[in-house]
Amino acid sequence: MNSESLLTRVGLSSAWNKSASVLTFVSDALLNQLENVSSDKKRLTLITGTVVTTSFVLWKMMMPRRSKSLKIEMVSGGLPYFGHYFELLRDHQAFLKRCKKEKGPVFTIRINNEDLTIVTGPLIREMLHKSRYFNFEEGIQSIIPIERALQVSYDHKYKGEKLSRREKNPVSYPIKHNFKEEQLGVFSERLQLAVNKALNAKLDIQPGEKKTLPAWETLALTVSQISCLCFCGSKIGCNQEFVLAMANFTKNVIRIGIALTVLPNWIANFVIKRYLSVESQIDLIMDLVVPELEKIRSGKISHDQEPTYISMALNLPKAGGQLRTPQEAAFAFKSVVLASIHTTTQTASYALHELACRPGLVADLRAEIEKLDKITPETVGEIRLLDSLLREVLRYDISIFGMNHKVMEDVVLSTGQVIPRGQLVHGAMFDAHTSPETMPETAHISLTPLDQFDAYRFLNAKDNNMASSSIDSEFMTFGLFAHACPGRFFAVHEIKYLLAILIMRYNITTKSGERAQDFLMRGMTRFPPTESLIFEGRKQYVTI
Ligand code: HEM
Repeated sequence: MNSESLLTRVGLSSAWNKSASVLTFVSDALLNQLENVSSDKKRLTLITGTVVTTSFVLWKMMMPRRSKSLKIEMVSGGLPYFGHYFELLRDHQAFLKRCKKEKGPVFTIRINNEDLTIVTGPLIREMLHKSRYFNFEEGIQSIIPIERALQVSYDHKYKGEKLSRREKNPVSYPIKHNFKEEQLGVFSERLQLAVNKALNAKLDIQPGEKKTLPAWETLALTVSQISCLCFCGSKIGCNQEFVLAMANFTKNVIRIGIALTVLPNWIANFVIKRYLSVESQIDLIMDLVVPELEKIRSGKISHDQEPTYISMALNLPKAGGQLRTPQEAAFAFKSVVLASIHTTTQTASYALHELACRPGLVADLRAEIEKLDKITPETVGEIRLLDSLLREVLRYDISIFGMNHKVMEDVVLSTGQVIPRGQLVHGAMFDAHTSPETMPETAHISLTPLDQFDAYRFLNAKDNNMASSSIDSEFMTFGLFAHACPGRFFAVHEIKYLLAILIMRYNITTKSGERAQDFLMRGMTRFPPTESLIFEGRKQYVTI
């Protein structure tokens, strides 16, 4: 056997087969040589040499991943305990540039005594692609234990269903299959009703009258109103106690999660049960949603009359073909609340803060909106400048590190480096979305550098491949591949309509006229500014 055929065999077989191939090859060669060797001394030298060579080759083959050079290395510098925190805080772009120059596209940094593995550029895409190895939900859970927060609040009353691996997920499946762009028409009227209803309740001001409000609260309530009407239907969606409870649900769950991470268990359990529990909010979901679903199940109400997420979850059969109970479907709704209301509110808040310091952009958008015969989610959805603004907000207003995924099995990256099982990996999201090397197409369509905000940037995109809901490796805020956000079409649809109405109803400014400062947690996670915005009534808007 020649060495080429040996290599072919080695490449195709498992480690054991590789070893067997090497041994076969070596023993064949040894037997051939031994026949031609005369003295005992020569025989001994040949046998010893062969054994040493074979052992070395086998060791190389069996242990390639343990090689020292394949380790992910810690970036130099840093202070005791704080590690690289202050350098990251001072100038995250310069810090990441240094890290990449020193250690390549993947490295470890230390922030407040915690070691974080950071992947950059194309490796983020690679991480999102390998969903078997990198798990988003587990990543979130290891930062804020949301699942445990819900268990502590509600396990004593109801535990929900255990999902098997074969199961169609009752949270994501109905959204993936019923919330595509072309299916959103069924929500149009409820979306319009929700926006006008929430703004009339919270921001009913006369032309010229001013009101100063934190953007987040106003938007969270409006987004919650939209979600409750569209996901649960008109009857439940008009219950204001429910709308308010869902607006604050994620924030409250996060508070519990934080208590669980920072306090010893027995104190956390006491504090949660006494002060923080979301039991009453989940009670409200069960009390309102279960009777509605029972009516659907018994045929008293038709799902076709008004499609809702809850009825879609109810009608999704389980893996074994059984029907889901109204309790099980109602319980799944809380996960949709967690996935949708906070994320949408966050993006809408950023967009409003970008608009509040750009009167020229607002004037351009108003001119586009005024051209429409009627302001509906569908007509507004066609305004390219609004879509460009939204994509830019989603591209630019993101965390320094995000897309935290937990490694489920030891994984070898294309760089040859190994990330061990259990490790939490962060994507350098802002860096990936602002580096010309990782954003070649986006970098070419505007003269504005990628590390500056430009609401007009995507107006020059040739076709629809740069729409705010179309994901690609230059736009990863909604995730990529198998687990990309299934609610992104709905999110974009509702945010654009909401912004259009806000633009038409109010003049919105910050106190200083400048973009208010974002809130940065641990130097890496960004949140929209907490500074209030000034809303001035512009003209009456006819509600439907
Ligand atoms: C601007 C708003 C939103 C952003 C930025 C966003 C972003 C994301 C991201 C990054 C993921 C995780 C992808 C992964 O697993 O790697 C995700 C998952 C998900 N999102 Fe969204 N989302 C938004 C709005 C919504 C809305 C409005 C809905 C519901 C209509 C929704 C429903 C979901 C669901 C059900 C999942 C889980 C998908 C799965 O595990 O397969 N999201 N979203």
